[in-house]
Amino acid sequence: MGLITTQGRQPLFSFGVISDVQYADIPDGRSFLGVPRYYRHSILVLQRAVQKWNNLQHLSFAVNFGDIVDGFCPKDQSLDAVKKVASKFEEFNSPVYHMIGNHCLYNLSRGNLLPLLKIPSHNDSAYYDFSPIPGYRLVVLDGYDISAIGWPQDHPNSVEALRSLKEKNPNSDKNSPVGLEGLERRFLMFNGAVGKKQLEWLDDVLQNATELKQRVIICCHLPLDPGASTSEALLWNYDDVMDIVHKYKCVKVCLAGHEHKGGYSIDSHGVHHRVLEAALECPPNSDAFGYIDVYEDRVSLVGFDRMKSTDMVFDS
Ligand SMILES: Nc1ccn([C@@H]2O[C@H](COP(=O)(O)O)[C@@H](O)[C@H]2O)c(=O)n1
Ligand SMILES: O=P(O)(O)OC[C@H](O)CO
Repeated sequence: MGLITTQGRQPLFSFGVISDVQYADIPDGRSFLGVPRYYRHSILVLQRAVQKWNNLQHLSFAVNFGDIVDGFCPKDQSLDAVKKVASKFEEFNSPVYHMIGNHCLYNLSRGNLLPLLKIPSHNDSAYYDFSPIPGYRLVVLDGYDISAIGWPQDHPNSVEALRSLKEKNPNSDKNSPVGLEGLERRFLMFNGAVGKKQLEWLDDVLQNATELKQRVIICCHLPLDPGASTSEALLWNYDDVMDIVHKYKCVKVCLAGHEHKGGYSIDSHGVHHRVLEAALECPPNSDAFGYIDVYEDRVSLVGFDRMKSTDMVFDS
């Protein structure tokens, strides 16, 4: 008899999840808003996640939702810190699919980062998809495609991002949302956008998934729904991405990181949005990681400790 889970039946496949490890060999600190951050402990959370995933024995892969090393990591230690976290992930007995976050890009260039994390790439972009079983597809978006961080200053993607920030955020500190109202507060330098070419690629992938009768799970460092996140953490053009998603019925769940306290919503089209709680904000000896059991009619996140469990049942 195969694995029976909390649903009382065998999942089609299962995978591990963790987000925002933001490791650095520096003393504990706080976010801008005063939330404690445990930079040295976070790698122990990852270590316990990998141990748990290996012990479970039924996970086909794991997904890391980005920000593996913190921006406060001393720059002369960035490469070693990224290698240290990457090698912890490699202790997992199955593949790990990574995505990049703003803190990764504060530390290393895309050219260094993407090969280290084995992220499938063309022209230093970091979006890709894969199909763990014929009936499902995972789509990993690059939320820092159009971004003022991570590209050389004269790169067209950086120029476009700086133009948007100048237009949308009048503050001299482009990370400051002061004076911005409601959803406009997402136009911060530590966020970014999905560019035109990536949007076209996403449309093609979703059309193909629809033809193949596949269900799709989208993964992005930046959240895609205001119901699951503060405005300050959203992808700049989350609305463009969701307009494409809503053209089709194949996308069932969008998963993200970045908003460290986590969140959950179901949008107007019945798509589930789950933002994962950060490993970085776990006080010593507490955890935030989990695994996801995927079924035909639902996706069940089994969370440990600070990562809440969420059963996401599809409309159709
Ligand atoms: N409400 C906020 C949040 C952030 N900032 C600026 O962003 C920087 C990074 O923020 P963290 O959450 O990672 O600490 C922070 O240093 C501020 O410059 C802000 O201005 N207002
Ligand atoms: O991961 P950080 O440090 O960029 O923080 C992101 C904030 O939580 C977004 O509101």
